[in-house]
Amino acid sequence: MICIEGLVKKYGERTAVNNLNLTIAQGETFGLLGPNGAGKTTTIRILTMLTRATAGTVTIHGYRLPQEELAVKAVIGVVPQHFNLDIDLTARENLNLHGRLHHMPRAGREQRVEELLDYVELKERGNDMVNTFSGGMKRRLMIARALLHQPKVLFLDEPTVGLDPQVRRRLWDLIRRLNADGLTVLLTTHYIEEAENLCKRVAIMEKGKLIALNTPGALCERLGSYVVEWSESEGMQYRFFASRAEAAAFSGILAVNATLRYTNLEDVFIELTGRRVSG
Ligand SMILES: Nc1ncnc2c1ncn2[C@@H]1O[C@H](COP(=O)(O)OP(=O)(O)OP(=O)(O)O)[C@@H](O)[C@H]1O
Repeated sequence: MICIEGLVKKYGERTAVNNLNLTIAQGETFGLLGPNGAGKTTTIRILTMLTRATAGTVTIHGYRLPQEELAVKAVIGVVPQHFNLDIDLTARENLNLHGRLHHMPRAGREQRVEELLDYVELKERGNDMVNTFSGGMKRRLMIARALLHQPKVLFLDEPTVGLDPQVRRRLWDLIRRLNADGLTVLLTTHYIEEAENLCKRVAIMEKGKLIALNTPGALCERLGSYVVEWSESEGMQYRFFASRAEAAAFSGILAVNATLRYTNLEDVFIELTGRRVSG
């Protein structure tokens, strides 16, 4: 469980995180969304102790940070946004090196490395250099590396950025499997579809503040479960309705061709932030 209370992070005059309050339950897959500069990465950096908060309290699995740094480090795994594997080593060597750096005893370490290569479906490529790997394979290896010490909470910062849709879906399966195996997963993403598919609840941040927090379904329902969209000279227009009948009635009186569909999380995001997220 992650408890965030009154979290503030200032960089000089700029407030990157502005009084964030959030509780993430054990075993939950939780998504942090927001436009560029909303404060998502800063929040993750605080939770993973890469930077210190200006104010507020955070506990992870009952351990307070930064005071109980070592205990927190033992229960969290971090998969950063940018690839930071050693590309001149094999997959197996990358994992072993990481284990050695974290003082894992050899016997347990080697067994765990094999288990994880298997888990992320890289067993046959274990002896290949990472510089021969595709983006999806590198990301899976980074996830394996973050799992070496058997953390309880996994932080994934933009886990599928730059990957093609098929590879992205394969990673989604892996993230679902992690969650089914009991891990709490906190991810940031620009892909609204990703949050909708993977996350039990999502938080939308803007300018450092939380502007929405709920299940994707409840956020859509609040806006209206049905949307009518049509094109006008100034751009696409949207109207939201609680029922299909109301949406159909409205669509019927429009003088132009319109589409009636279910509201999705991207609609919620645009209504709240006024921005379309680029893929
Ligand atoms: N090291 C830093 N020094 C100064 N300002 C920073 C620093 N890191 C982030 N910021 C500022 O804090 C705000 C939040 O940035 P952050 O990177 O957390 O946003 P984000 O939601 O992760 O954005 P993105 O989607 O672009 O990654 C931005 O205004 C950013 O310019």
